[in-house]
Amino acid sequence: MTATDTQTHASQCGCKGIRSCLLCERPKGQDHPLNGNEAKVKLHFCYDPVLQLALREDGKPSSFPFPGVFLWEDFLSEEEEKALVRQMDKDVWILSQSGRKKQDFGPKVNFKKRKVRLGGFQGLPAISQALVERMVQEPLLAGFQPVEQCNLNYHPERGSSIDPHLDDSWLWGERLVTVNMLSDSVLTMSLQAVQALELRPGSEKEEEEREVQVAVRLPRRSLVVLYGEARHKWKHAVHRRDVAARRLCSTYRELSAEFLPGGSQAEVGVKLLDVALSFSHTAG
Ligand SMILES: O=C(O)CCC(=O)C(=O)O
Ligand SMILES: [Fe+2]
Repeated sequence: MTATDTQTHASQCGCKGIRSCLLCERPKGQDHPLNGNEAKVKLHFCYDPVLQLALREDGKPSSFPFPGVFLWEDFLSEEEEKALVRQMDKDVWILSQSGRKKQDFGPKVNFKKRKVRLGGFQGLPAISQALVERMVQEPLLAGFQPVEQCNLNYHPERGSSIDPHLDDSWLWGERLVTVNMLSDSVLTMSLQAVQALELRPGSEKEEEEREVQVAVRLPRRSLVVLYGEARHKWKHAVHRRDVAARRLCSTYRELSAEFLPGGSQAEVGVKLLDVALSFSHTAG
């Protein structure tokens, strides 16, 4: 591979620092079907949305309650999915970290300095209005007022993924709502075993040092909500191995209490919601 090839590949990705994707790993001969952090020793569980339990995957009889995940299968019809994807692809996809591309409809935020401003934000996409009206019919989402919609575009050719993380909770509120499109995937929740399984310290050293992973199945056209412990205590990730075909998702975020009536930044919150809920963005 020539230097020019290397530059061409590198310029197609948006990775910085420790993040990487297949496009920037390949010229260095470091491309791998798994992400780096998938090598750690794990205890694998699978989330059962009906029982709301995490069930151990290796057949050993073990499970624990897993609150904070709500799954709405077939939230979108096939026609709606087609229309949404068509609209999204009319807008520009911006290169992002770990082989993702994104489109962000929301205020400009500096999380480190805790500053938020409208910037050029003109409102959530018009096509999302009917979806928001539908989601708030679910009692768990009563009163949900999104102030941001972030669309992500994952592709196996780029080795797209998102590393384990917690979403901000200074600006963003309790419920994170994601609509999944184009392919099935898995949201992997992770936490140190000592916390997840409430092991007695010093009881089983090896088990304590392991990480518990709970696989939440995300069917195509479903909606998933993270709240409570699954929002604030467990990290979430989408691993490279779970992106088998192009996947698009839209994450909707509401404001935290600080930006709602009674909060110290309530006035800012009113302005942000006013713009967001005008649903005035039209693609193209
Ligand atoms: O792709 C997903 O479903 C998760 C996205 C996510 O966690 C995020 O944007 O913060
Ligand atoms: Fe997230």
